[in-house]
Amino acid sequence: MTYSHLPCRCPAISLSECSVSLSVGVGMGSGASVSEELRPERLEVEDAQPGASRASTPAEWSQDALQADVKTTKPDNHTVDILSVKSEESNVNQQQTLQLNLIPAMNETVSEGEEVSLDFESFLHNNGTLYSCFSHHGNRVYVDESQNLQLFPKEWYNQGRFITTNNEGSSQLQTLAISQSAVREDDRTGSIYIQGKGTVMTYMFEERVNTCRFWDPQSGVWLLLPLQWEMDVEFVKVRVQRVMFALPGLVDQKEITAALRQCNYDPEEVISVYLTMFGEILLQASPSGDQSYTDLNSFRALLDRDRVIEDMRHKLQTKEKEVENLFQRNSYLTGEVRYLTDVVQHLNQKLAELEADQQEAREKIRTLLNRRTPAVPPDKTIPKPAVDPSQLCKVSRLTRELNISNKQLRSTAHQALADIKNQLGQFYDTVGKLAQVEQEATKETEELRCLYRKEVVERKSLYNKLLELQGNIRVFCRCRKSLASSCLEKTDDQEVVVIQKGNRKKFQFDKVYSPSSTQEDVFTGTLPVITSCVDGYNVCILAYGQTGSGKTYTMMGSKENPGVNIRSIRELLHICAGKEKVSYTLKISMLEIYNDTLNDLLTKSPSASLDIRVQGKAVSVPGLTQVQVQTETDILSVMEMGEKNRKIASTKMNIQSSRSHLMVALEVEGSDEVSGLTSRGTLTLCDLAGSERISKTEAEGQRLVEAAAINKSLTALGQVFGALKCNALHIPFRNSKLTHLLQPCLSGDAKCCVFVNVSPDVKDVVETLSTLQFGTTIRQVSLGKTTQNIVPAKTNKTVK
Ligand SMILES: Nc1ncnc2c1ncn2[C@@H]1O[C@H](COP(=O)(O)OP(=O)(O)OP(=O)(O)O)[C@@H](O)[C@H]1O
Repeated sequence: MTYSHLPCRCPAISLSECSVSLSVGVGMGSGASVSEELRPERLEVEDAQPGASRASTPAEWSQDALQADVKTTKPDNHTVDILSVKSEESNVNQQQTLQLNLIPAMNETVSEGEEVSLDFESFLHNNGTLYSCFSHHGNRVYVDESQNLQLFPKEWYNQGRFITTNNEGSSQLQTLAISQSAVREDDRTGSIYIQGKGTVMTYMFEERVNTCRFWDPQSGVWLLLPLQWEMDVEFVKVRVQRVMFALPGLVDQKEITAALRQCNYDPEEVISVYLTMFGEILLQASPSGDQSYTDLNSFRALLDRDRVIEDMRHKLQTKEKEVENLFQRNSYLTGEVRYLTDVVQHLNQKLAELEADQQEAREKIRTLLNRRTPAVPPDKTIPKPAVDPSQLCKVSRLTRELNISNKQLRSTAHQALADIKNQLGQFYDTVGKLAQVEQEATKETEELRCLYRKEVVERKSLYNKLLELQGNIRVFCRCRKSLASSCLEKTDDQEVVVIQKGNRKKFQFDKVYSPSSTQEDVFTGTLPVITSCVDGYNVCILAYGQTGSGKTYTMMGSKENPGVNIRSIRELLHICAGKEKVSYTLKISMLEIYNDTLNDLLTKSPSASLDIRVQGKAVSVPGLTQVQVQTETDILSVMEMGEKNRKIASTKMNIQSSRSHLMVALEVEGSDEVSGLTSRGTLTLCDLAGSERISKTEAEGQRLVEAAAINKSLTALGQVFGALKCNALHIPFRNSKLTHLLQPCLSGDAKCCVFVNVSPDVKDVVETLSTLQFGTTIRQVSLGKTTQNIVPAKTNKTVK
């Protein structure tokens, strides 16, 4: 016999409503089978049709379930104790400790092949503690802080509440997911023509909605506030602003207020309705038109920025070439000056030699003239000339020639000197100009560099804004491969349909990966988010789903075909290596959360237990081993070591790895040489424990405590997403170690990708529905504005 009910052990679904299913009573001695009347009313939800009388709202269902449980606390003669409770009333032992001897009793009464689920519920005590509980045979028990089972105290019913994460949003979605054919033709049906969609069917759904009323003291009643006034109510105003911010093309506040009324004051729903209805028309609208979208503008601005950056890069290159040419000319002219200085020196030397020659020649002439004999009166005897006249003539001619050549040399030297002086003047002018040009070019280059840096920063911020607009939480659905017949049908890239007993339920995600999608395809989807880790953002990737649905395959993969973990760290290493002006340090840590305790997977000597420390917004685990990685080989060996330690630990403790959460964190710290800023981003990769309900046949001691711990942490995760979805003031991160550690990744300071892994096997359809419902709830969550963790190099203050 298989117990199949829709709302199952998924944090997004009411857990308390599942409580009665544990009370699978098998007659003591009589062998009676499951008492059908104990099945909760909620079974109707599966096939609920609009207009059909539904038993109750989700909140009421949980109440129903609670009452049903309270009723079952009466002794029941037809059921066997799954737990033998030693309570005050038993008179056997005054202790309230529960002995876990489930298996023998169950094995006796459950025939082979039967699969009955053991379901947990979560109780949130007013003191803020979240307890995992379950009940059987009228006894509700809970798992206390030291992992022991205790009888659920009666007074607690007034001191807390059972968590039902199956909130209105998801019930609304369930209603909306009901196929068109399931809607009955009655006076509630109608039709309307919508531009771009044609004539569509309408149906008047009966739902609970919020209404804005004012207290009228005269009439003494709450009256509905007219639309015109309602717009001024702060609660509504904030939501109208939010819609206008997301859809700047919408300017009519009255229209938005009316739409908010229709959507139960949920701005996200208004945005998605407008986008669904008018998306294409708005996308085709002219830029001057009223309707424009921030993301479109962001895209356009991004393209413009790209163009500006390209122009600047081009200008920078031209200027750098000019500077290089000037440097070349400078060195050429310096060579010229050196050469001319040499020529001047040479000429000066020659001039000095010539002057010396001239002086010598003059001396010779003077000597010759002095030697001449004084004039004597004519005598009959002709005196013999003292100097040979021909020689004299020769000397005289030589002197003349020397004089001429001297003059010529002088004028040549003067000319050369004047030329050199002139050239030197020109050269000094040129050098002065060159220095000026160089100064200007350096200044311009620096300005261009500054502009370039600014543009790059702006481009990044625009890119991040774009990612923000697309949502800081992305939910991807991945269907595992299977040879068995499939209950899943991928209708398009963002939609998957679950077929259960002829009913078709649609679920939408940011991307749906079919069984044929490769590891590379899946990684590509997460890439834009992962890369922002390098810019100082906290990024988180989670894999959620039942055991065997492909979480580990998606996150870790195999050696030959690695998953998101290895691929993303490899990509980050690659990006960091490509940045010349920023030096990065990458450190990996790996831990396992088992039974709400943390185990370090990279240490050789495991310490007693690790604790979580909170400092401001930072959450850390003191004593957790961090290993620096520089190459892909480093990553592989660290991962291998972590996996090995996990196996050793699980063998020692006799657990399966799928019963614990695995968390790999990569801290990327970059210090920018140019700006002097330090950025610090963390990539958290989390392979969650299997989300399925524990099978009754496994319900023995350790397995039960394990299942309770997994239930508690996944419920806490569901609660966190639920609170984020409602923009609650308090987000209960501290309800489990898992959510406490994930706080920085889910608290508006981060970007998050969630993989919901599902099995297409028909036998897993209930778990598949639960997982997809969980994913749908997460998809409705939007984190706040992401913030870069950047600090100036010397101080440690975060710049936000
Ligand atoms: N997309 C896929 N393509 C091929 N094989 C897959 C795919 N997804 C999962 N598998 C295979 O299915 C099996 C179960 O997958 P996996 O161990 O990843 O599941 P899991 O959800 O991590 O389970 P657990 O919770 O036990 O860790 C593995 O043998 C894995 O190789």
